[in-house]
Amino acid sequence: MHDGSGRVVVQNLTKTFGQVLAVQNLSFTVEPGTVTGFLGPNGAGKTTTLRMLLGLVTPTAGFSTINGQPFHHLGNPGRVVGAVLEAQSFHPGRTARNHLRVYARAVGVPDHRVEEVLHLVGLTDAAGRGPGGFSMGMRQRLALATALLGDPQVLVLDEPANGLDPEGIKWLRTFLQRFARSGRTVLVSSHLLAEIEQTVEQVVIISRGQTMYYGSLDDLRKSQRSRVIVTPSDPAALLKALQEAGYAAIEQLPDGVLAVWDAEARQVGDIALAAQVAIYGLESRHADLEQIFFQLTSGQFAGRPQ
Ligand SMILES: Nc1ncnc2c1ncn2[C@@H]1O[C@H](COP(=O)(O)OP(=O)(O)OP(=O)(O)O)[C@@H](O)[C@H]1O
Repeated sequence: MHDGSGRVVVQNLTKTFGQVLAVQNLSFTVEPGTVTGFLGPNGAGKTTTLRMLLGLVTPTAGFSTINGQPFHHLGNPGRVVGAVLEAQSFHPGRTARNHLRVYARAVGVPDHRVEEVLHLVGLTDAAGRGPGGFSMGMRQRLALATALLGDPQVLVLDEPANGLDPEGIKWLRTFLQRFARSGRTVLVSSHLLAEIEQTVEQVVIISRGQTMYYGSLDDLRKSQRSRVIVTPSDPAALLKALQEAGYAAIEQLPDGVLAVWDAEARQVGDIALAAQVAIYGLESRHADLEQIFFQLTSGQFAGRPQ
């Protein structure tokens, strides 16, 4: 029996391929009702982790469960978890509809489910054609339709935004958010935070097979300190006024510029006005998420993500 929760648990998962330590003691939980991003640069170990979760690769150590059970104990896994991994291939001689019918039989769902999933992914009009002539986005939709056949509680997608145009990404975002809002679990991997930033609420960030951050995207944003860069007419006077107002972390930069940590531009402007110091420049700086992602994974990167 599985617990039906839709929860995905990864516990101390480790995988080595010969000398390569692909995944190292990775632990995280994916809760139902949210879209969770699984982020890391190329080669960080995302695909290996997902393949272990789906029973396609045997872990060297640790374990993972879906609905409280290892994948191989799920009975009819297609009814519990739908997955779209990279490089999907389709039989060249089959139409999209026939491809889905073959898989529907394997999962044990009736043919009318094929029409439902075609409708869900917006492929009804193209269902009589072979996927050979499909665009990348249409192939992604067909792969997603295949994963949805068993009406699974958990959806696992490896780099689903690859090859999608902006409209396709927007469609996928809405689809995944709606799917999660119905109480299901969505785990979606990407090597680009910007690509899934607007889709996910929770993130697991890995680098070199290890967890670097695991929690909500909002908390990650809030964990970053903000600062105000100000160019005053009289740096010494403004520095004194800011210190008297309780701002302790102030850096004196070249050319009389001050960097005031943990402050808002408006507060600094008001203090300058009260101290009768003119302001020639005032700018708030928050670390953007892409920078945070880069810092967390910079041990692995040779350069910035594109
Ligand atoms: N079958 C394999 N044999 C040997 N090494 C492997 C194998 N599969 C993965 N690796 C290695 O394990 C590491 C992690 O690879 P993995 O594909 O899991 O990373 P990833 O985060 O999914 O990367 P990408 O974003 O490029 O898909 C890499 O160093 C990779 O070369």
